[in-house]
Amino acid sequence: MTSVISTARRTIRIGSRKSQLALVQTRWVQKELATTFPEMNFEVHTMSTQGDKILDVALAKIGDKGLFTKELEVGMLNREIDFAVHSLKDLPTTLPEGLALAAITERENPADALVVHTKYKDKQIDTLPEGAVIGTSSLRRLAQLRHKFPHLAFKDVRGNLNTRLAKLDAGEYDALILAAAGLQRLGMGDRIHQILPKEVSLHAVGQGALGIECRAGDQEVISLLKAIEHNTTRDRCLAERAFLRDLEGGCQVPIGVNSELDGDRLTLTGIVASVDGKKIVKDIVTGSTEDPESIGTELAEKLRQQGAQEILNEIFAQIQRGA
Ligand SMILES: NCc1[nH]cc(CCC(=O)O)c1CC(=O)O
Repeated sequence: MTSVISTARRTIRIGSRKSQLALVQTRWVQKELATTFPEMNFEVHTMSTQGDKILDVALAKIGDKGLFTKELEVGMLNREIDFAVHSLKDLPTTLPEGLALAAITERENPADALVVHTKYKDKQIDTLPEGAVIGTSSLRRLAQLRHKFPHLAFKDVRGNLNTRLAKLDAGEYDALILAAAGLQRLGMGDRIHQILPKEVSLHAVGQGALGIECRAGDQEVISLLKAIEHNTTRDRCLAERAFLRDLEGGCQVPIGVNSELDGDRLTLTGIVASVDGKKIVKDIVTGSTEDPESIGTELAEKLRQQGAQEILNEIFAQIQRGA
């Protein structure tokens, strides 16, 4: 038997969105893999997604699952790229046939952050004055903040992080609510004025973590990606995603979570809120990390018994009416 020893390094193609945050995240994954597997080549290929093209429409009104992922998924199925790096919270909980969530990497702080205009530098979320204009494009943040602080005013904000911060600094808003993780990854952690406590805002499912998706049968790529997975982040995020999947919510519905690990015990808190912040159901389930998804499913069931489905159905009906 002769064996062929190839000296050519296999090249793995990584797909990424073009946004600054997406590229920072993808380069981080590329570097982790290149360090772990120095004999291999990892190349980044960028693609625009639908979500990158329609920047002027309120995201909540589009409500389309897969807005930031679809083009990358087509690229994987066509073999133009081998895997894609996503902000996990933008990755739908059900993936297309033939694709799999191969790995979840270590999470940044998953919480929401308050960023304020300099004139409110001595204020916190609970001391901002009546009528202060808060910029957010997320129904989840809107619903929870309206519930706690009905005296504040809320206004949609879109565009990339720099655009949003420029609008804040120009006085169009008094404060913004943004993911702490996005600010940190882009080196703008100093703009975080307050990390919102979980009593004020439960974060989005998967917030702060990266999800890496690849072809379901590609064992070689899957084993590379497993090497950079972060197990406790994965356990928490699988519980969170099972909760969201069970309630059939995308990233554009007012569903929030918090997950905490104590040894092999995982505690998941979940909330479903109406957009006006008037109806809220919230509960907690603790279980073993041996089956994190069952914790999410159990929590979804508990919230459904308390009326979560009725709240969500009303929101889906509003979105369909174009409200
Ligand atoms: N949907 C937009 C989006 N997708 C990922 C992040 C930030 C990073 C993260 O949550 O992992 C953001 C911005 C935001 O919510 O402020």
